[in-house]
Amino acid sequence: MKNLAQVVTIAGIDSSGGAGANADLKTFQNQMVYAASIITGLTAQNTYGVQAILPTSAHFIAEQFNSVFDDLDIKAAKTGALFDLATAQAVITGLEKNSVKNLVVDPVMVAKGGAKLLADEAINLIKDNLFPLAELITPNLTEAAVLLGQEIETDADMVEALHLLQAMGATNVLIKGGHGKGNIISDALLTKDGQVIYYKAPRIDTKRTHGTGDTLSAYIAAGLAKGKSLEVIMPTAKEFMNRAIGDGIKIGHGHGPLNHWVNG
Ligand SMILES: Nc1ncnc2c1ncn2[C@@H]1O[C@H](COP(=O)(O)OP(=O)(O)OP(=O)(O)O)[C@@H](O)[C@H]1O
Ligand SMILES: Cc1ncc(CO)c(N)n1
Repeated sequence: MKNLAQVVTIAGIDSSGGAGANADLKTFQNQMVYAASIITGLTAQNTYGVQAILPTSAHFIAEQFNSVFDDLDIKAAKTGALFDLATAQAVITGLEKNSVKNLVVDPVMVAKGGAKLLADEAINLIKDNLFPLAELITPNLTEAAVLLGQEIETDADMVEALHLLQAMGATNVLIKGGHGKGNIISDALLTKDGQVIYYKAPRIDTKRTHGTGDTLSAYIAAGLAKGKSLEVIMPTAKEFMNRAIGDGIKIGHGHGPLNHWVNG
């Protein structure tokens, strides 16, 4: 019998299939890990933006945690959109109760079209109580700036931001550079031993970037579930992202989704 690493995404559903838990599940499948899902909310969404949001109740989040962790042998997890204070608190409680290891926290705040996927009042909660549970947090440049209350423009700003975010309690920090300017995108990782590693790649000229952040953090969670280190996972994660963004599929009329069929 095949023994697959088991992973859970704790994220919202995107009705058009490109982002959130949908992107995570496709990435997990690509990476040959078994995928469970704890759904934090539903979105009526397409490649133009988010039209409506229905967060999951705190009670139903707890039920999903019990169902998954009473049975499965979860080796890694990732969190995506947490929507409101009650949902975020219920997720934190579930993670603590089950001592979830290898947790990747993607502090999703705003969707590409501008819709809010995290209430302002939940930001302090995730900083104080979710980040300390994380093996890795993966804010994009905009999210890092909001979390810190300061702009990130220069390389020095980036390094300072990495250290300030790590001081909030996450073991490792990755700031994603997709929202930056210029033809080269630079992601920066601060490891637990204080090393800063840059991952630079040419910006692919496309508007089909719906679900890039979700896909990257799911790929990393899959690698952690297989027992790999971040230093080993990251270069292959970036190659996967380049293929999944570069080898486009024609879906929708706005910011289209990635190609999760490319080689892992
Ligand atoms: N046009 C692009 N070309 C190449 N790589 C890209 C492009 N856009 C994003 N990436 C890469 O995709 C990953 C996700 O980065 P990004 O900054 O877009 O995250 P995000 O804003 O969280 O995504 P999302 O929009 O899904 O929330 C990073 O590794 C980034 O470098
Ligand atoms: C449900 C959901 N989660 C995350 C994102 C960010 O990509 C999104 N657009 N929708």
